Amino acid sequence: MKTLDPLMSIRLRGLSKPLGKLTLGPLDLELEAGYFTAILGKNGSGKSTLFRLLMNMLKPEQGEIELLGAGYPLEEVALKRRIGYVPETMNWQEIECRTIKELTRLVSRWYPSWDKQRYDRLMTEFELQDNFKLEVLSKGMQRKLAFIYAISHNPDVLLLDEPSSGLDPFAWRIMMKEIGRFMESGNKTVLMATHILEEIKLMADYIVFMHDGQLLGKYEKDTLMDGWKAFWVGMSAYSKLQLPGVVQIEDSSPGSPGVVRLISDSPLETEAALNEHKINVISTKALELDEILSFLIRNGNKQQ
Ligand SMILES: Nc1ncnc2c1ncn2[C@@H]1O[C@H](COP(=O)(O)OP(=O)(O)OP(=O)(O)O)[C@@H](O)[C@H]1O
Repeated sequence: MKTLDPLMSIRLRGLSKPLGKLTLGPLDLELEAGYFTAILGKNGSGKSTLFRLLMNMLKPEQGEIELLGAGYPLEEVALKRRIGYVPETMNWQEIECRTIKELTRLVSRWYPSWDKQRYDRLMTEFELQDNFKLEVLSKGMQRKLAFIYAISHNPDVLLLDEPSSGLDPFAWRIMMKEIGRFMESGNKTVLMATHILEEIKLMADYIVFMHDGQLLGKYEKDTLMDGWKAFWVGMSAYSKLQLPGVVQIEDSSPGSPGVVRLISDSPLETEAALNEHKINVISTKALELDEILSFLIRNGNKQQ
């Protein structure tokens, strides 16, 4: 059981940034300490840009970012020491260190809270060695190392931009387990962008949807997953009715003529109405997160 903590880890107010054709924001978002929030959005929707703004690598045109009750630029060094960040890409060639060992020496000195035991354990679990040359690390090894650096100083906020992209399934499992362990250790906050629905289902307390630079809302995961359902019913039975909650009616597969799929965003109401009209429900299924995102995009749904 999680204890409720009123501390707000991340607070965005009216944050905006023009990006060529796209304008990110204005974004308003509040994330409480102690929770894992996943950001889901199509390519180019603005997720990485949001992370860069949160890390003060990009300056917003308007609006405010508050992290752990502090802000940029005044408290930048103190803040960065409490944040772990895995960027979507890193230019390892630009780093003036030859080996992991040399880079780790630099990174560990910068963080007063560096946890050498955790670093050593993760290096072993991820099968990395200090003498590996940075310039020849594979993509997966680079992700592992970026993750190890982000978490080994025991930050309060972990910002993860597609951290598992390129990882093999073994390394993926280790990373998810480590994030889980990190969350258990107190009032930690994780914000993670990912395209991997399995990760979201496994890890997230909340889901934030992004589309074209806008937030389509922050949702409690289980409530969201329970809030959308597909019902397969006979076409003739359905045809004359307007059922509550139904947002879309689709022809079912060619192999099931006369069967339609009803998409509902209020499954309990839809189910009650189907029962009331004595319509036989052939089967039901919860919607996948990407399907829910498509419907939210279509409806332009905005909710915090
Ligand atoms: N500094 C910049 N100047 C101009 N445009 C930018 C800049 N940074 C990002 N963009 C554009 O903003 C949009 C959002 O990019 P961003 O990388 O934030 O998307 P994303 O949601 O992380 O995408 P993906 O899922 O592919 O990683 C893209 O169209 C990108 O080309």
